[in-house]
Amino acid sequence: MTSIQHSKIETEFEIAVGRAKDKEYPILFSYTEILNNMNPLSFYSSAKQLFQGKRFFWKVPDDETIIVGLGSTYTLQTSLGEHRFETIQSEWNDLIKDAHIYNPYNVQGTGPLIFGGFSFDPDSVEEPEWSSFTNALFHLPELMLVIDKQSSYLTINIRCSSIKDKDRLAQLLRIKEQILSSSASENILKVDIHQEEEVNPDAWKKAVANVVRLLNDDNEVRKVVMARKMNVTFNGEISSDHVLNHLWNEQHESFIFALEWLDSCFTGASPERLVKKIGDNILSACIAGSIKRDKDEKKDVALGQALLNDDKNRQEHQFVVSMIQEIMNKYCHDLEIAIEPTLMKMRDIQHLFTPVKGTVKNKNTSILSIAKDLHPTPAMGGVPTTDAMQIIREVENMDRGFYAAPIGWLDYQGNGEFAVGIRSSLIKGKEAFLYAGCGVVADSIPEDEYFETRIKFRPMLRALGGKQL
Ligand SMILES: C=C(O[C@H]1C=CC=C(C(=O)O)[C@@H]1O)C(=O)O
Ligand SMILES: [Mg+2]
Repeated sequence: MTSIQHSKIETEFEIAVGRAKDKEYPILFSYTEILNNMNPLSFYSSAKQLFQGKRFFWKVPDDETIIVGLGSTYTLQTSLGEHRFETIQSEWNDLIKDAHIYNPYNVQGTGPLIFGGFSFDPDSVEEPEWSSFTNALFHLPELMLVIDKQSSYLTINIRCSSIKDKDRLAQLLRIKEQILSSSASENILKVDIHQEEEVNPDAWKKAVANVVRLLNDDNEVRKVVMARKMNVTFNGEISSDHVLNHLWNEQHESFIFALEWLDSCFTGASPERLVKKIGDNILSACIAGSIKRDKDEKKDVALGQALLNDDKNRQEHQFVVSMIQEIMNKYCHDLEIAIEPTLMKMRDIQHLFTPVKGTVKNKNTSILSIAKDLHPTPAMGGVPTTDAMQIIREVENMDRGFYAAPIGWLDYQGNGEFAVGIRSSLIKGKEAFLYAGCGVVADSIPEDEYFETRIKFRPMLRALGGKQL
């Protein structure tokens, strides 16, 4: 069954209008139906002219959940720094409180859901490329596709205050029919790279050397994650559709995300889950400590073993485990954390990986509270967090924007998942800004850290058609 029974949706819509009239303010109407198979990339691209600037894409490593949103019925955002997580949560609660939701499927992600992210550090310098992004930005899409374990669902969200809003409903239903019947994604113009530039690599290495000295002199600060940037320019406008197609084909083991906002799109392929909450179950992951890969299997295994036995990388990793364990113990009982890390092998890099699992003590715990407390983990910030953040502000002298911060979704039933926005870039017009960072500890060697960040640029560079570093 691929089409909504219009009479059913109209009946439900009229109930919503009635509620809005009673309340004397607009409310959210949300309607979910099951679909036949739909290609998520086609869904993202098929109504590009109508929705460009307000789209999102999300895919988890095992393909179990794919979520694609078009348009923004409500855009939740805040320029507040400190209370951005709470602000988004309370705006979301307000929207859901009065909503009329028709969703007969008990499937995570279906029904009303917001997708978006947060800035890494509200107190950092501001650079022009991030000027349109605030400190938190979430879309409640007008049309949303959710693919969960092979089944597909379509949700329509409309703000409704009177029967006049039926026009928008009719319009969205027409657009939906067009999207579902157009199998081919529209022609995506291929653009070529004009120039790619690592921003001040020598200055960055010197900054790493300074931080290493500081870590050796100061017995308070133990770890600082330092990031750097690449600027890539193209001979035409680069589209997120094109980049997502590449990431889809090239980064199967990653969380693939795209968050479009006006003329920009923050996109990437991150290996790292921050937190997932489905019902009472919580998952998190400690991922820190890295080594390159090798095409030769034996050499690759040897590299992995070397990483597992390397004191510097184990230390980098352990800081993350200790912090995540402390936070998760606050929220969960039955916490399970592996005693020893294993290897997580991505296409370009291998990491030390310790999975974390638990059950929430309090059913009403919001995933955003957990994300707030976890951010930034010592895989993105450092130890102790406050000192590390101050050092990052001083030595990086760069606006990370949404890089290295939580990006993901939460639904109206409290389910959700956030990854950290690494292996990522901001694309804007004819430009892309790529970000990569590394955990600097007392034993770090600046040249090695530089090399590690070069590897971490590769997933995005490849997706953009760049020369591999
Ligand atoms: C900050 C990044 O990576 C983090 C995640 C995994 C391993 C890391 C490392 O070994 O340094 C970093 O902490 C990045 O990719 O930009
Ligand atoms: Mg590292």
